[in-house]
Amino acid sequence: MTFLDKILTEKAKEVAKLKTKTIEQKNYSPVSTFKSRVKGAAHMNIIAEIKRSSPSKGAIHMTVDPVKQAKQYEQAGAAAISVLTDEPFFNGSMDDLRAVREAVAIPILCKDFIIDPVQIDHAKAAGANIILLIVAALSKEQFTELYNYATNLDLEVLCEVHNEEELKSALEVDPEIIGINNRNLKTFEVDLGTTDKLASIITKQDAILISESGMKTKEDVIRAADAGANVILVGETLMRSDNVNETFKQLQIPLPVKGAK
Ligand SMILES: O=C(O)c1ccccc1NCC(=O)[C@H](O)[C@H](O)COP(=O)(O)O
Repeated sequence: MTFLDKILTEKAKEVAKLKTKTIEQKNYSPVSTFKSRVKGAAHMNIIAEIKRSSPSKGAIHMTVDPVKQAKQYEQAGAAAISVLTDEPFFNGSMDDLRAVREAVAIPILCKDFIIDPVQIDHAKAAGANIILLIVAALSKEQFTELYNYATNLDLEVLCEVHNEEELKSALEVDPEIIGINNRNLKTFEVDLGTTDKLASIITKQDAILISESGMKTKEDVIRAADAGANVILVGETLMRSDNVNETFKQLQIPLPVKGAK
């Protein structure tokens, strides 16, 4: 059984439980959209992640206070905060997302393996502004249904791909936000060349292009920017950083001006 099979089995159980729960929708203050925050920015935009542990690395920062960490990210200039809400594999929770929502005024990405609209309802109720759809985890029909469901709720959608085939499927919904994940879902190996390769295929001029996973150094970010990414999604490097502000300064490289030679 692959990792993806395992996680999808868990998610199916989770969905069944969520369907029995009442959703409490709180009214949160509106925040600016992720799209408006990143478009035209002069420097690399960062989605900063709250990540206690991961299947590939084990424990990263188990004792993190998500609220404190999120406030540091906001203060350092994050474009958005990604909260891993999966419990069995990442030790996250929807309570983390709720707590972060109360603490910051920037968009929040619910980072989970979404397979059913009920998860989107819960993410929205917890205060998420952006949801993740992983093309590899969904059939074409599911992907389109969930994409439409989320956008109809005024949520932004990060469409995540790992290879050319997934990218072609994602492009069928004309997505505004495309995430290229450099981490192979089967082997967990990180190859920054994935962004180089897939970004070169995307011709949509106004797409927000995110390079996800494995961003550690300024050189990694320069490489992603050269490939065409205007956003990076960073977890482990920020979670292990002793000085979040300093790490942001290193990663927020100036972005090339569009159209300039
Ligand atoms: O991080 C993992 O081990 C992982 C394994 C399998 C599926 C997803 C996984 N991570 C989710 C992510 O996409 C990353 O948390 C995110 O891109 C940040 O990555 P990093 O900066 O390398 O922590």
